[in-house]
Amino acid sequence: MSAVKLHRVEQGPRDGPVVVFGGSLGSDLRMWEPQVAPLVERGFRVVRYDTRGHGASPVPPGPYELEDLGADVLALLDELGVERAHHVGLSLGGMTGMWLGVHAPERIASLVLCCTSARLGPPSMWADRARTVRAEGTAAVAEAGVGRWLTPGYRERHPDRAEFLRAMIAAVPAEGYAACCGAIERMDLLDLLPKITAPTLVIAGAEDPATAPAEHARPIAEGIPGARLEVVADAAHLGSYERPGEFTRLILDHLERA
Ligand SMILES: O=C(O)CC1=CCC(=O)O1
Repeated sequence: MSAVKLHRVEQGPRDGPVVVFGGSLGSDLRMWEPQVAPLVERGFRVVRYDTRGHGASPVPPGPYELEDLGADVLALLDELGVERAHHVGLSLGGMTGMWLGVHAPERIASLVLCCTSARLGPPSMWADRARTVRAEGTAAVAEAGVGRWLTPGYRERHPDRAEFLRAMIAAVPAEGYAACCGAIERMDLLDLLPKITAPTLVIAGAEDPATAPAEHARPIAEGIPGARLEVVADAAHLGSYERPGEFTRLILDHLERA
């Protein structure tokens, strides 16, 4: 499949180092709002995009593969005239980042891989979820999604933010969400990780029920030469949103050293 033109929002100085942000299944680029101002203040050109099938990006009919998502980001860089960029991705965005690190190393200055996995099974779970979404819409999986994204304590303290995120998931086009489930179902990057040469920071949420640190973040950090792992306390799957101070500090520190 050919690349699609991703919806994106750019902020920060045109001549700053470019940082591209890719989000989770079920999200749109608003999930990165807490990170924008701190990075722009430090002189970075921040580019947030909606994954194909999500937000305001095109929704081509499935199936999608991870290489389609990676090719979309490369087309975005080409369109912006950007030779090399840092890539910060969470979950599906992190999988796309790993794909880029393996297949387009010359375009990737560094990687930040948040709350993600190099192999996320069981495949039947993704096939079941895609079937549910195609039959009933994304609203049918939105409540459970927020349950994985946020810790129970955060939801109790911030019901308005939990509702904002529930509505974000429910607004994702069903075909886009389901086709991305298929891409995750067939993704297997584990054996390719040693090929990644970009300086890499892996960040996990200690309470993440979807990509638990021991099962998912640790194998990534062990597989990528020189990668560093940080585990953030009191964070579930959407750690960058729930614990923005800690995640942003780690991201900035990595970008400024890379
Ligand atoms: O919704 C989930 O189960 C969590 C998740 C896995 C990949 C992704 O992007 O989100």
